[in-house]
Amino acid sequence: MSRFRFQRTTIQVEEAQRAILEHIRLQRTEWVDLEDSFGRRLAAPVAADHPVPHFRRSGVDGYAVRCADTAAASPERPAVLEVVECVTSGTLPLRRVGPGQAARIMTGAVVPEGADAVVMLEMTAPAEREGAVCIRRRMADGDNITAIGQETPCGDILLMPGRIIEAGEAAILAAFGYARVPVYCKPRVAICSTGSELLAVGSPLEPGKIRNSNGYMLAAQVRAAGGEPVIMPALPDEPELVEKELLALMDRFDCVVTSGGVSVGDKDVMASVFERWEGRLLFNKVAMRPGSPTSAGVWQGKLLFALSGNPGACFVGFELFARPFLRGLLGHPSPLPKEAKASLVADYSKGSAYPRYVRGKLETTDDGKLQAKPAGADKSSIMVSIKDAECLILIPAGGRGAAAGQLVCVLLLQETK
Ligand SMILES: Nc1nc2c(c(=O)[nH]1)N[C@H]1C(S)=C(S)[C@@H](COP(=O)(O)OP(=O)(O)OC[C@H]3O[C@@H](n4cnc5c(N)ncnc54)[C@H](O)[C@@H]3O)O[C@H]1N2
Ligand code: MOO
Ligand SMILES: [Mg+2]
Repeated sequence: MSRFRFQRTTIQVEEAQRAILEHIRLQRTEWVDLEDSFGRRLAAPVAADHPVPHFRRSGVDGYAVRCADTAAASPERPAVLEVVECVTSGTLPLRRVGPGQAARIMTGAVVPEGADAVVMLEMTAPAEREGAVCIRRRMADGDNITAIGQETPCGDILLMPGRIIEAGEAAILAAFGYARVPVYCKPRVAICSTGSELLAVGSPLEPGKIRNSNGYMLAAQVRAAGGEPVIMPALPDEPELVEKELLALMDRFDCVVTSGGVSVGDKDVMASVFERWEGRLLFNKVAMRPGSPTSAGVWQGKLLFALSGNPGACFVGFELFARPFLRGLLGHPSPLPKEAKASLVADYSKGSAYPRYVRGKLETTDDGKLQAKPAGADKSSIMVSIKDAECLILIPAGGRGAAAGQLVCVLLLQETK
């Protein structure tokens, strides 16, 4: 007889992910200093409100010339031009370059009116005549000049909301004068480990007890996904207490992630909470290994992710469900894990009735092919190999596992744009 008021109905991973993504509501936004915005996600589009460059810019140190004056120039018969001024970066030219004239100019400086090319210094030589320069090659219209708006015309949308701010985005924001940047507020995520066997990290080991490693692993995962984790003290396996605590946390936080107690053990406290509470269960069994008892529910619009206690299953459950949700809150344009195809380096002979998400390492061969290989022992209860996971290798359901050389789907674990 099932202990459950509701029979557990197994749903596919994709179906469970859809159920989660339906509850995404964008976070509130805040303005932060540009230098504090790195790693955050933009909350508004950034459009070019001026062209880049906004003046005709010299790409080299040399001489601004009229290319017609260089039409017959060669190393043997250089064109000799009168130098009318020197334009350094940040200053404006005072003179127009007329026929037979040139202006000394530096990289990044404004090309004077009248000039239509810049000759590299190396292609010039001092002239015998004081105040003149020899141009030793023929120039074409526009050589070494970046036209106004050539990099970006005015009005182009350069960054969309949801974009993570990294080096290139920071450069754009700075160039367009964003001393303060609108970003989505970090979702505050309460992390609550359940289990009467759990000791605080600073406690000495005791017989039959273990330290709470999932809480810290999940906190690191929350932070990598752009959230603000708050690690709560672990809760003992007492359903009333856990339910009371969780509802209080759901009131205060944007979402709550628990670990442990989702299976069918006598003390599996989360299963009892889902039987008793007034929230709505989204799922409590997913066709996946590890983490088939992974559960999730909604209470007053807030999500509760109840992940397995087994560290491997806890890690995978977070990556497949909680991380996409957090990314979604932050406006990520495609919150589900990014997929790639890789060839499996060795046989993975363990078959399973459910698709299996195996911790994997990635390598690129000399001829550019992506290869995936399992990152050490992969049992759900094994914690120490999680550190080596760069991806999750998806081994399709079926009795035989997958053979070396087979092309498999891998889910990439690093944060994406
Ligand atoms: N009779 C059955 N037993 C189990 C089944 C099943 O279908 N029938 N499913 C197995 C599977 S699959 C999984 S996954 C686990 C799920 O376990 P729970 O989510 O109920 O987690 P716990 O029972 O609380 O703990 C499991 C394991 O993980 C350790 N743990 C728990 N919390 C932490 C933590 N914060 N840090 C480190 N380690 C933690 C705990 O001590 C246990 O060893 O159930 C199987 N059983
Ligand atoms: O679903 Mo469990 O994580 O396989 O041990
Ligand atoms: Mg259990």
